[in-house]
Amino acid sequence: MGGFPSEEVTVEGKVKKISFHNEENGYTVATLRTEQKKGEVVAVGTMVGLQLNESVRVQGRWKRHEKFGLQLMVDRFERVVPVTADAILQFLSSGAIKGLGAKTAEKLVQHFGAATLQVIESEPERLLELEGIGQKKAEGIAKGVREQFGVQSVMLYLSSCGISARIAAKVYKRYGAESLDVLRGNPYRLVEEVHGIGFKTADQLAMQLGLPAESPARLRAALKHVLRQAADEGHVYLPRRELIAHAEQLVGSAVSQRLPDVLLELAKERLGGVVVDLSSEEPGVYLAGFYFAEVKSAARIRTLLAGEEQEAQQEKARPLDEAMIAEIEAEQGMALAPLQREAVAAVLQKRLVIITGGPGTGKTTTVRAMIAALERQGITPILAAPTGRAAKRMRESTGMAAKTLHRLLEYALVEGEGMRFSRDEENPLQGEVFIIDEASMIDQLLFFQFLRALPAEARLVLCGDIDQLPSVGAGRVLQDLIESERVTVVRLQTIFRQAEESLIVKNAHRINRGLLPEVAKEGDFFFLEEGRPEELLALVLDLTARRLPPFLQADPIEDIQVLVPMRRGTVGVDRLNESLQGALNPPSPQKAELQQGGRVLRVGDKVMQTKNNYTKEVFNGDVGRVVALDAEEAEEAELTVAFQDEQEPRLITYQLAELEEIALAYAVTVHKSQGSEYPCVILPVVHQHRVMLKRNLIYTGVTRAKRLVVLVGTKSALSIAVRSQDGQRRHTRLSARISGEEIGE
Ligand SMILES: Nc1ncnc2c1ncn2[C@@H]1O[C@H](COP(=O)(O)OP(=O)(O)OP(=O)(O)O)[C@@H](O)[C@H]1O
Repeated sequence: MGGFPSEEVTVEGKVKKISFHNEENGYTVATLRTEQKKGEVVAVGTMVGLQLNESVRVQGRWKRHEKFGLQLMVDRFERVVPVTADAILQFLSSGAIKGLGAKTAEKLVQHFGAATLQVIESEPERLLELEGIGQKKAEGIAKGVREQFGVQSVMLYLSSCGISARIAAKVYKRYGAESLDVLRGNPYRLVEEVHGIGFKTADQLAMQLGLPAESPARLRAALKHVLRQAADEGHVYLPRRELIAHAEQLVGSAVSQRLPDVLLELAKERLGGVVVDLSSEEPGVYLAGFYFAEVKSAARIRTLLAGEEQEAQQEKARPLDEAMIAEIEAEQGMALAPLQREAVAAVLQKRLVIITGGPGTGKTTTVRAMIAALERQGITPILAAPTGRAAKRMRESTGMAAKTLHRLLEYALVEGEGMRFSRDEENPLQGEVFIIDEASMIDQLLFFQFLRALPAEARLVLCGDIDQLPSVGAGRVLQDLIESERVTVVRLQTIFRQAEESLIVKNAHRINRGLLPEVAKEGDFFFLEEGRPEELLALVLDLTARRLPPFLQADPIEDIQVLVPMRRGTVGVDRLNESLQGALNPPSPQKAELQQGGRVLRVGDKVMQTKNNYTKEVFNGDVGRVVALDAEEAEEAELTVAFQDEQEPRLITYQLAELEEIALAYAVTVHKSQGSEYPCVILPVVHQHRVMLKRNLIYTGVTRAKRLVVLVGTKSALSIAVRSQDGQRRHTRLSARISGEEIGE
């Protein structure tokens, strides 16, 4: 190749041949038949979604290639809107529009002729004039056509910056026709506004656009990115020094000396979204939402505690009535242990009570006794839990209504505002006493939402097990409340005899003390040694599909849950699911199936919802079975899952695009299993899981099982796990704010 780059030229033509196309980056070599020169042009460059036979306009510069001769190096390409009926037909039937096949295309063009595209774009309701096209289909076609023409310039631009088509599509979805303006203005906006775009991607875009490395927009974005990442790891704030150090790694040391100033500016701005808390020696930097949630939660807790003190002084608190306790004990058929009595007394005397304890220490029994005591005073407590599964278990163990916290707080779509909690200080909850189970799963933001909606005079009981994995969201609310030393805490520690007969319970407590579990030849807790990944995989399959079901008289899909420390690897969730699906629900002509993104979903599969969907009312962690799949037209596939609610299964239908919300659930991560219980748990623990091998992870996994635990793996991996405490302490200041060391606003 040689010579100076020539001037930019524009060539219009029809794609005759695509000699090379890289799916990843859109790099394409294509031959165009041109009108202008009545000849052929070889165009080379990024042309995402180029289709054979379509008409395109390309802009670029000529370059002579030593071997291939003269080529047009493409800077820009766009689709030429087809104008003749023939061209339109060709375009529509090319497969470029999702859900539109050749037959329908023909029908459309026959009816609307050269105006077809115009009609589709601006008067899609007219498509209903044609037989066989319903409302849904008409909308789908219109959407597809609009997308083809609008999205292409954004796609082109982003792909030339090395951004994947999937992310480009998200950008387009968010900003539509303004996408390019947004990108050129401040690409860092995408980090906050488009899910899936992180600082690195936006930074890459910004560098391509020639934004300077020291631009304040860049440094701000880096700081906020670090804070958001920290929140994903559970921290409510970061010490300033730590924040600056992490941000420096992102922006490079050449410009990092400006970070402290930029942080200061950010904190000064009303809408900067960052708060620097100076109440402690090392300043703590918060994303504003977390700061207010923490400070206001602490204030609310202090008010509760002040109320408690006042009541105590006025001797308003109701004393424990011995006769009533005797009645309750008779009803439950057991004498309450001293700590359990203490808990029952506390709920009558205090405004805030925490009950913690491991499995079998009598938490549920205590809650039941509390409810009985309250009911005798004419109070019906409100019950709730952070997950659907936990709420369901609460209903089962108390025989009373229990909702998820989100449900209780009426989290829903509010016109023009998006998803929000309808219950707050202006529209508080109704009730005198609130009892929340699985409180270790409540994160700081949710806790605040709950506290702000809690009526001023209410009493609150939080029940949970602080040794389990901490909340998925940022914070360590339950521990912080306990550590503040201001709140009444009843620590249940004795394992009741009935529970102690179970090795599951006994071993859970051993693991929690850093000891290896005891195993016996019979009982409800087994350990099978196997350290080789492939063999281990085979062993898990054999246990699930063949050995355990007759032993347990259980259904392999419904009653056995494989829990895994991590997603990836031979003994990771993904691989296990694929194998378990093959063994437990193999392909069959009777069962419809669907291929999607490297996985298969089949009628009969056990699946899990992986995020909260408030419109469908299915929540992260809900598990169900695929009961129907209509996949005749791949693009319009619909899949129905039956979620077992109470007695009745609830049927939820997913469109193709929504399927990313569900995952196979023969195996799930221990993290996802929090708040759930299963008859039988199989838990692989091997060195490959090393990064995840922590005591609280094994403890949480084991305590999910009601009837049987089978650990499979190596003793040495297990012993690493039980000996490693989760060393990283989450950064929060809730406890200090409650105890009054730091007050804040
Ligand atoms: N005061 C008591 N006297 C005798 N047995 C008791 C007492 N309290 C609880 N138990 C028994 O101990 C076992 C465990 O109690 P419970 O289910 O209340 O514990 P838990 O902490 O809720 O356990 P898990 O977290 O495993 O559900 C049950 O069989 C229960 O009947």
